Amino acid sequence: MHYISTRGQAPVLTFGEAMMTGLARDGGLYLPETIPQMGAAEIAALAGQSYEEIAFRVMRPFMGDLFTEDEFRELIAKAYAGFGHAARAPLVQLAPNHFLLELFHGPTLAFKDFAMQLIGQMMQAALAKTGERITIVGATSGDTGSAAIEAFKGLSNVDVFILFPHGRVSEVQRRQMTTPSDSNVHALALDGDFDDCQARVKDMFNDFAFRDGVRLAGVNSINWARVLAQVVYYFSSAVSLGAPHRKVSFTVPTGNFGDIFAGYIAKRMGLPIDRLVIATNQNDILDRALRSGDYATDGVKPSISPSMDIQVSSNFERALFEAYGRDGRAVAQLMAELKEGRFHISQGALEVLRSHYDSGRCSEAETRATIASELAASGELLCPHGAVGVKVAQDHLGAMPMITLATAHPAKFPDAVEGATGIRPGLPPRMADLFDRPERVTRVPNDLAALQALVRDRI
Ligand SMILES: Cc1ncc(COP(=O)(O)O)c(C=O)c1O
Ligand SMILES: N[C@@H](CCOP(=O)(O)O)C(=O)O
Repeated sequence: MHYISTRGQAPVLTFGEAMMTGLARDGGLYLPETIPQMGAAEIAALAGQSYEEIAFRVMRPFMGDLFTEDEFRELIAKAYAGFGHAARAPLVQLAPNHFLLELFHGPTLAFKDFAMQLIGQMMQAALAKTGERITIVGATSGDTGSAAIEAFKGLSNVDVFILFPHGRVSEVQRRQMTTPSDSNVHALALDGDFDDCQARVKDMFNDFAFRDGVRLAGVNSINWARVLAQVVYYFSSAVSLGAPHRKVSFTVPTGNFGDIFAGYIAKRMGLPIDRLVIATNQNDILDRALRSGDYATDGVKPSISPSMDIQVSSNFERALFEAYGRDGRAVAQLMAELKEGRFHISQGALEVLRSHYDSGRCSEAETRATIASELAASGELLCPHGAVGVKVAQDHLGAMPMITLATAHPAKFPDAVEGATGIRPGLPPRMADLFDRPERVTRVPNDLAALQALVRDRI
């Protein structure tokens, strides 16, 4: 299995190399050269299997010979052992044709744990084979950072630096990143928004002297392994509703486009998915782009679903690569135009995108109203991101079962949930002292040279 860059100019890599490389050296994102297929019989055989077994069968064909089958099974088992629900990703019914996929039972209470716990295991195993030491630098709007810190804290051969936008994550998210006492964890509050954080991380990757000097690695969804691990729960949930004999649709609260792109990969592998619905908050650039063909940034607006406060949606590049017939030169041109704030999607590419994806937007008022109405209707207490998904899904319900992804636990956003319902969701007992633990954080400017100096100094 070979991996190629969306911009067509970077070395072709193996799975293991792509996982440890992060951003491609031409600035693009890695994707498998061909997408492995699962036939109807193989998909049907997933029914009744454990989440871990489904993960093994879905991911294995992408991985080449990085691990033996036994090694990979063991890594999967370790990755999901700490989840607080036996099903790992349970499905609950909201309405006759509407289901919620709860992805918040992992250690940091967000869907990021599904991929981060596993790549934490895989990267450690790969490093143990080579004896290397790496520096992870990640950008977060709140959830990737805490999941990465949880997965890599305390390791002697990894430093983990997380850039988050100062004042723009929830207090629970911030404390999850700033309270671990391990010396290899570095929480950095950047003066800027998430797009600035992500841009500085990509700048570090594009500075080869820095990148090679610190042995930079990425755990954002830049990293293909992150996306791959998220493909699994599309299979587990669809199969539990009757796939491959019954088609399903998914609605995905979307920001950086990694999660919904994992759904696209599941579909390309053969899972019978009808529609993939992009749900955005008031940062609705993806909804506008799909409707008009113009991808035009207009500044990040802080919202009550802060993890989706994103304008430069990293994995949309992977979707464009697919929509442009895997033409790396065309994608590189669009990404060059994006540096000026906008690009136009060709009619042909737009039609390909629309053949897979629908989209919708949820305002702040609608988010609050949905948290309240869903609690009254089904008893489910949604986080604001899940509420964005549920509202947009309700606008797209049809004859086909719809699965909405609940991407975070409501206790990560207690103010927003309490404001909508009067109920303040509590953290699980293992996190009960989160507000008593001392915080450790460095305020940093939105300045590449200063950030690079800090990283060099700390490792
Ligand atoms: C809770 C939550 N919901 C939704 C999203 C959006 O997911 P993606 O960036 O993969 O589109 C994020 C951030 O990634 C998130 O943390
Ligand atoms: N919403 C994310 C933003 C980063 O996304 P990623 O999937 O590329 O890591 C967050 O919570 O940090």
